[in-house]
Amino acid sequence: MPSTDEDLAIQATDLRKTYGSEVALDSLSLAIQTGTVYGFLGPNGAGKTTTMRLLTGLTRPSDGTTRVCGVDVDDRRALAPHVGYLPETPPLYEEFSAREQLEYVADLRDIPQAAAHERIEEYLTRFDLTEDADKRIEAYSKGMQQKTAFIQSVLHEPDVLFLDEPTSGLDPRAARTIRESITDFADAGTTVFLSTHILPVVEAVADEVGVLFDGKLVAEGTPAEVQARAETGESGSLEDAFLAVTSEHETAAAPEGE
Ligand SMILES: Nc1ncnc2c1ncn2[C@@H]1O[C@H](COP(=O)(O)OP(=O)(O)OP(=O)(O)O)[C@@H](O)[C@H]1O
Repeated sequence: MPSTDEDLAIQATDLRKTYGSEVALDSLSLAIQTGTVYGFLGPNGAGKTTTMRLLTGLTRPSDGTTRVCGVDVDDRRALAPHVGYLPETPPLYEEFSAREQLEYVADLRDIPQAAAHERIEEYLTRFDLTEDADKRIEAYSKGMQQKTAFIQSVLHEPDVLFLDEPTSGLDPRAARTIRESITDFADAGTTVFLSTHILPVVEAVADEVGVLFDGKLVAEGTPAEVQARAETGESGSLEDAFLAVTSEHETAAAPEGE
């Protein structure tokens, strides 16, 4: 059956964001089906965080529109229950323990107490945090903070989950738990928009990939399609494709004589 707009979890049309004369994002359009894990790749400064902030309504675009689960992202109140966001620098109260932080967020999200308690304990166990759950977050390692932040972004069971470098600072075991969680969420119908530099993470979990370069989407498709598009002529990993696609554009963007 052909897909319709109603099947789209994320629909962005001609998004543009400028900061003064700097164009951070130019004519970005996305149509991401419900249940997709979308890997969003791009070198430093390409505009990935800007895109995530636009798609979650945290930053207003200079131009263009975004709907998430059919809701205009300008309507923050209507959007909130649908969306979970793990930003690059997650908001945590350092004087709280992980358990207090998660109870606080559950309360803000109006999750009934019994359900919140059950989910919090389940996630603390899954992420190996139970033993440290009553210590203050300021005493946590970066990885422990990242795990706490990940849990707080999914506690209300969002329909669409935005993850900015979710495995950054994590040891291999914790990174694997995050990867497995992403796959579990997608299997349950959650749409995951995953921005990362770590290509093996994308290769492991993404159904679709978008490559952003200098504020523009320069390649999009399944990981295999993006690899083929790069025409590296090698058996090519996604990393080869990423490097080929972005360097193609780097060459095109460079002034003559360089
Ligand atoms: N608040 C801001 N004010 C001015 N310029 C900004 C602002 N936020 C982002 N930019 C600029 O927009 C461009 C895109 O930045 P963005 O943080 O979205 O990139 P990114 O792909 O997330 O990078 P990284 O992988 O390094 O985190 C950069 O040139 C950046 O300097």
